[in-house]
Amino acid sequence: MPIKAGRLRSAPKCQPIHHFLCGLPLQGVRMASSSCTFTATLRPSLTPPPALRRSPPTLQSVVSNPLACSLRLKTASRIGVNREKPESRASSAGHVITTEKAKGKVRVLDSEDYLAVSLAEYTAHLSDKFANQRGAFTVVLSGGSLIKSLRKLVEAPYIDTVEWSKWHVFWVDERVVPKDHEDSNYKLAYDGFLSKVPIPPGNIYTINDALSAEGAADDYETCLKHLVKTNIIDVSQATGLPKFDLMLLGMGPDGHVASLFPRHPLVRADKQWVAFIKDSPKPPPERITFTFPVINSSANIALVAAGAGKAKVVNEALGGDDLSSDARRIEMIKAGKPDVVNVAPSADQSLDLLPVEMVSAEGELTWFLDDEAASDLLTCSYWMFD
Ligand SMILES: O=C(O)[C@H](O)[C@@H](O)[C@H](O)[C@H](O)COP(=O)(O)O
Repeated sequence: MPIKAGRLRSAPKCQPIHHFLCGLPLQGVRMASSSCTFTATLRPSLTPPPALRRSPPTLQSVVSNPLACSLRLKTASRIGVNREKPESRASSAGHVITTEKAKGKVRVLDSEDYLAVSLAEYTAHLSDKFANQRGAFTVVLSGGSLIKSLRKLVEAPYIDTVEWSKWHVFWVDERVVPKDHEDSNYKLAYDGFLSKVPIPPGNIYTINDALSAEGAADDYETCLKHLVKTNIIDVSQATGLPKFDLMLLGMGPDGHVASLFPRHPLVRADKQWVAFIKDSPKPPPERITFTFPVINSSANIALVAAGAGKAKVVNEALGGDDLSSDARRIEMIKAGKPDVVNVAPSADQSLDLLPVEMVSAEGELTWFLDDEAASDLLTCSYWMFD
């Protein structure tokens, strides 16, 4: 059963704190005990890095009709991939492949550099849309290589044109370590992204690293409930759960997303918004993570995978190798419930599916793959023209 937004036990109170991160003084506000921590980012004088190109590329399909996924007809249709350097041309850097709804749209880019450009363009577009519509843009980050893939957002034109003041930043999962620890997803994001953009410090919602894993998960959930109540975070009409404007998900080579690992019981969690894990197969073992019902209530999800290490799992999730899981998916969609994809799969289903296969946005799911991550997909030719 979908879980509903609960009532806030007590409204969080904010207290100013000062602490140090990476040897740099940070000024921020820490919320009192049962609340999450709002941490300030430093504002180093921002010297916009030189633009990669004068006019950013627009991703375009190189074929007039979109490509459609065929589960049974495996026609050979390797798509020509343009290998020119990103700097030398402005468009046609990849392909848009449209699959059935649960799998979303797939953008295959010619290189990881193009992937970063396309992801920046997509994120900036959504930022404009939600900043205008709602006056806020709620963005959820992962750890891992995703942060590197956000690097074009800190360059022109986006550094100057994005309404950073409207951004509210969350983590889909976080390791339960101090914020200045090498394993901290906050530190990774701060060093690679947040320290370079002028997002208001109070809009960056980190975990309370003074708490246990249980406490930190509970605390983060309380924080989310407060922000839903105050309309910073939108609510899904279908599930009553927080509806983030954009969730940026990385994916492990084993098919995990957030800290939801294959065959781990947490993939079935549907009672809480934020859960804790103490036996993560990927170190460190103690983490907190959004659960699938929350992830799948998002307005937009970008699933980002780059590099040859992701090729096998990408093919497994999108290529149709595992026809049994595709068949289940289609059955779920045919059940005629538009929000069925937001319901946590049954125990049987969730143990068979890879976590990445369980991702499905209430709004739109878009995959961003570089040529290496998509290499098995393209060579295995599961795609055919409409
Ligand atoms: O805390 C974490 O471990 C991350 O949030 C995790 O879910 C990450 O997104 C994937 O492991 C992909 O990481 P890579 O892109 O580095 O493989």
